[in-house]
Amino acid sequence: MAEEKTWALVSEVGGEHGYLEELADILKQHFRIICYRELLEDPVLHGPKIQVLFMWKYCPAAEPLLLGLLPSLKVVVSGGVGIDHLDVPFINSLGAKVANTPGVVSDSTADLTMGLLLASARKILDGHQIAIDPKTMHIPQSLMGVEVTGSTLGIIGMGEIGYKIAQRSNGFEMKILYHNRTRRNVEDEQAVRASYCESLDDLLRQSDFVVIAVKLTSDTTGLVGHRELSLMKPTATLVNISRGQVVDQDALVKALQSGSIRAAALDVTHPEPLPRDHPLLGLPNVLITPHIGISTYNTARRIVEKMVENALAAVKGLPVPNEVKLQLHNQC
Ligand SMILES: O=C(O)[C@H](O)CO
Repeated sequence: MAEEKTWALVSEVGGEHGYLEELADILKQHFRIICYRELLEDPVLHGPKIQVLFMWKYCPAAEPLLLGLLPSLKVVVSGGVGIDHLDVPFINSLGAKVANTPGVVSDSTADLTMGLLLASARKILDGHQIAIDPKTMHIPQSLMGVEVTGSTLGIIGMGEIGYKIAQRSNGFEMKILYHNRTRRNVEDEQAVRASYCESLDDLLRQSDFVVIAVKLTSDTTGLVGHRELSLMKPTATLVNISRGQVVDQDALVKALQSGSIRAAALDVTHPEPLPRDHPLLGLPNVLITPHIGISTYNTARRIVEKMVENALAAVKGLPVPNEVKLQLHNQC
């Protein structure tokens, strides 16, 4: 008789808000997948069979859910790099490991960062609106943008994603400054022509574009607030691809309204999505995307493959390649 596959609970598979069916098939090759709805049909019978919980960031691993997966739960594997939605010490205290999928998300997130930066600098979305409006006869003054080529880019958080942003910015001949808890080695810096700014304030004062690429931790929550925004040039643009909580949004609204900075391009907000009446949604100098940094087919596939790799290792009692132990680094 064929051995029964390991049971895994998936935060969402398929459906309107779920993961793509073809990716679910990768999981199903290795696991007996059940989703929340099925679990809830008989939590007492199903819960204790589950060894793996596959998560995506929108689905917090609530305490009662996790407790219902005992005693079998071996690992919680989160797709993506951010693990701010997970209580790692609590999960560890249940005897389960936590893993994420860093590395595979960096290219698509860095690509989107450049997209946001360029779209905001060159008012691409405003241009699109005008181009498709039959009443428009000419290019208005309001479509004048700021030059990206040769400008100064300040990257806050020079982890893998920050570094890939720097690589891409070389193509735009940008002067690159970065601020990080630990300085990169000289070879890394030279390879992307990036200069270390020990002082975040100096980076903010000098940059035409400030990109936030830090992880959300207690140290980075509210990292960019009123004081930091007031140090930026009035012609500068803030780009955030990390987490909404890194920026004080009320201070950001004020800075954008008063013109103390030129614009903001945000792939992340707090909360997500913003309430429909949130002032950020009504500002002409804000571009918002709904947290799509990792949303490409290639990246999604690679994430799921990494999730499987981590889960199989945990189930077999082998070292888990991307086990999250403690958040030692801030950058993403
Ligand atoms: O953390 C990540 O990888 C992305 O932001 C998706 O959550």
